[in-house]
Amino acid sequence: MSAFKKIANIQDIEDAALKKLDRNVLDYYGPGAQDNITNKDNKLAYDRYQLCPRVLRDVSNVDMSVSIFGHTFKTPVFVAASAMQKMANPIGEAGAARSACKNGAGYSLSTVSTTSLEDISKSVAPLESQGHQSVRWFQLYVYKDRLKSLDLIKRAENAGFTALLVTADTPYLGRRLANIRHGFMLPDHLRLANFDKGEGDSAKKDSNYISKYISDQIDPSLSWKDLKWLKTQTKLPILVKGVLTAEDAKLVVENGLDGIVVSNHGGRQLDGVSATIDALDEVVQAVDNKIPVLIDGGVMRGSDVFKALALGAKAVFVGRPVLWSLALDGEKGVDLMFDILNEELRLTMALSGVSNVSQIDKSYIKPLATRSKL
Ligand SMILES: Cc1cc2nc3c(=O)[nH]c(=O)nc-3n(C[C@H](O)[C@H](O)[C@H](O)COP(=O)(O)O)c2cc1C
Ligand SMILES: CC(C)CC(=O)C(=O)O
Repeated sequence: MSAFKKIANIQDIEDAALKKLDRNVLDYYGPGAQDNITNKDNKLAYDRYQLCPRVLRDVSNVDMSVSIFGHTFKTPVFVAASAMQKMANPIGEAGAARSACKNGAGYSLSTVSTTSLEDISKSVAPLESQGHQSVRWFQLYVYKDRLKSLDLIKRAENAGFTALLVTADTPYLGRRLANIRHGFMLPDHLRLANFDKGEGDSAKKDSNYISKYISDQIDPSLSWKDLKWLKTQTKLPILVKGVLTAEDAKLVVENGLDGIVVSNHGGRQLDGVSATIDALDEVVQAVDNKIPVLIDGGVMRGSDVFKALALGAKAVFVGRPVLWSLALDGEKGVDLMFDILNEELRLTMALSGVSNVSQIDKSYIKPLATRSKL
């Protein structure tokens, strides 16, 4: 038997990446907070929904495109904002941004990226001049020093970013045990590229660099009034990232904000909260189509994307799969990730009897049936 193994799914990409990355990076990228319960459940929860396909419908053409804020994307699979991607591969965030652009997918960049937001725009410019469209959103951490956040917003606007994702679930960093046990350091040759040299240097003296950085810099007093104020400071739509309940979903709408990402931060913040797919329905019901609801957490397969769309998400972000893909093969690795997820979604749609995303609704899924007794 041949030992040759072709990468066939996102789990294969993850397995390959885990063999390549060192412990400092794996400890940071991989686990959730505390006992990793929510991070694991984000994935497992998708298996608690079954598909309910319809047959004998014309599925000779399947259109996966979705529209959000007036942009049409070719796929509902988007790149999540995750920090410090040059630890996965020297191309870092630019590899994922370029791949998203080629695939007509949404892209989001973290505040704490290792590539500056201006360099991200430069990296996709050659693709844009070939006719590809890049839709870039900026994930904003709100700093105690508000001028620092306002400066980031202005720069994001100038660099062609078209929405802000304000992360609401990180007033403090979750307890990430592997990083506490072994310490974590941003390697010396890398830096937080959206800031002047030296950003985070004082935190670097602490063995738990990120936790110290967040407690030094990020404002734990952030509340709805600050988001209302932020809304007056920019023309860009603001999505609130990290909503898990109907109550907060309603507050997003009442405070005039523009969208929601149902997220538990990949299980990295409060361990023990529900899987995001289990929180999606109540959030979608609460906003009653007034603003778009997106989701992230645990998406590994095209069928997971399909289930999220069936429960009302407009699009789905993938976080760790992008990091593993970058580690595997840089930009080409992320291309492979998109090929796999898009093909799996296309096939799930076709085999479920739907030919475009607007047809996907709750009738195509049901909670896992309990096995009937024989
Ligand atoms: C290594 C890593 C770094 C992250 N950094 C950020 C960040 O800077 N800002 C943010 O809002 N979310 C961040 N996230 C959370 C992601 O945006 C996203 O919510 C999460 O990864 C989705 O779960 P998944 O990894 O299971 O797809 C990070 C996630 C990971 C894994
Ligand atoms: C710098 C960190 C707060 C980035 C982040 O959001 C994370 O590690 O989950």
